[in-house]
Amino acid sequence: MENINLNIEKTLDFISKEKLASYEPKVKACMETLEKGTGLGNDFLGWLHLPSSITKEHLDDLKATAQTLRENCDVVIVAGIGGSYLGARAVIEAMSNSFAWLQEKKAGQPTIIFAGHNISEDYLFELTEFLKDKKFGVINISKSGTTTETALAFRLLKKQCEDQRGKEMARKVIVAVTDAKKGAARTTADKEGYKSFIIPDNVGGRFSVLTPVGLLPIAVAGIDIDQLVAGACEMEKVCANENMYENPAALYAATRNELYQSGKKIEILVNFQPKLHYFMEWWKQLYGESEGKDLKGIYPSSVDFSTDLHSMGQWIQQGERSIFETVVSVETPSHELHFPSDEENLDGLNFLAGKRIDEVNKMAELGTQLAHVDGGVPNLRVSVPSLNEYYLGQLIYFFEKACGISGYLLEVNPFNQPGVEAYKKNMFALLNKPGYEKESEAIRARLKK
Ligand SMILES: O=P(O)(O)OC[C@H]1O[C@](O)(CO)[C@@H](O)[C@@H]1O
Repeated sequence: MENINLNIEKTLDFISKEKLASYEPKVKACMETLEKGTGLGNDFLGWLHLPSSITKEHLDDLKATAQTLRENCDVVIVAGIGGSYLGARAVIEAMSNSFAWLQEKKAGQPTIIFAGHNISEDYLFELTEFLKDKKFGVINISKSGTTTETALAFRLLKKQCEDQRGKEMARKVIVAVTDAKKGAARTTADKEGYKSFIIPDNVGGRFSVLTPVGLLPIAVAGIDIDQLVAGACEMEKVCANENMYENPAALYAATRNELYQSGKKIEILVNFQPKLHYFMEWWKQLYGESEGKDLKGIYPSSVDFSTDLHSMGQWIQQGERSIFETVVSVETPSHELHFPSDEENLDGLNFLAGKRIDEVNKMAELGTQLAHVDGGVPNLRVSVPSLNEYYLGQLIYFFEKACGISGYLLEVNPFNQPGVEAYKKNMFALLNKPGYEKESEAIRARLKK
């Protein structure tokens, strides 16, 4: 079977082949550092050989729990934020019918809704109202078990589930995915007797999609997690190759770092398939939290084309030349739709008659690539044979491995995120959280000035 493929040809007008080649020993060293666990953040390398270490028993346990939720719920709320929701959402949206939410419900196929990723009163009000007559369950996902956004949503949902469905049924349809020992989510799960899954200590949130964090919600959505893991396993092998030019993760890491050194400070991840929107959101957290530190790091951004060609296209074509693009291109769509011929041809579109819609999309893609490269935007292309679980698994592992290598090339710790604590500290101080008395005083004095 074919694999996903990286093409960097359209960056070579911007960076030299020689410069790129000089990365080969560095990339090799970074890969060795990852393998030996001798680099920064080496407590968090559990993702590196995760795909190949997933057992059939573990997958069966996840599938059995998913089945319980599917049988007993019309709606399942996945509560989590950041790495505790983006991976699941990325895969579920990529694999679901775009209009599933408008279609009549099939028994045993619950609607998946995400919560715990914002603090919007309107969002939570509207959600709790919607759930009032629904048989719903909750997957509460938090590695720390204390993240405010998620904990707040979970308290509301737990109470509503118990009130509506009774304590006994709630115990059946609430599942926790959290740390083995620490945190409030673990305490609650143990006390209430919820089925729970463990997030390994050595897997950080943004690298956790192939743990129960992602696999359980994905299985509840009826998506094949065996294939997802199989795809990731295949990439684990491919991305172990020491030859940089035969290892897409190594080549991607080297190319983007050289582009960064040459002044391209922003990477735009591009799709031409709206179903990949949340995949890009997952990628942004992966790279943003991993590399944006020590006053360094490529700023990861994303666009959905051709939609955003009509909004951001102008900036990309002619704005500041500090950007490069990485296009995730799906070669073959899952469905076929031909453009009809029209006798009157009032819209002048008969030149497209008989063509597949995807042919038009592909020409938009090619036309955009040429225009943007002409406009000074280097272009990388990751082609994906088709949008299925297997290739999504490949994409996930490819981007994770490249991120580890890339972070080490940049000489940062790609596995911590100390910066995200700053807003939390202020928020807790402003909300008078016990333990933050000093900070509360200081922040109030600052606001009075
Ligand atoms: O799973 P948790 O501990 O709730 O954390 C959710 C997210 O919050 C962060 O810790 C940032 O605060 C992310 O790194 C993480 O993915």
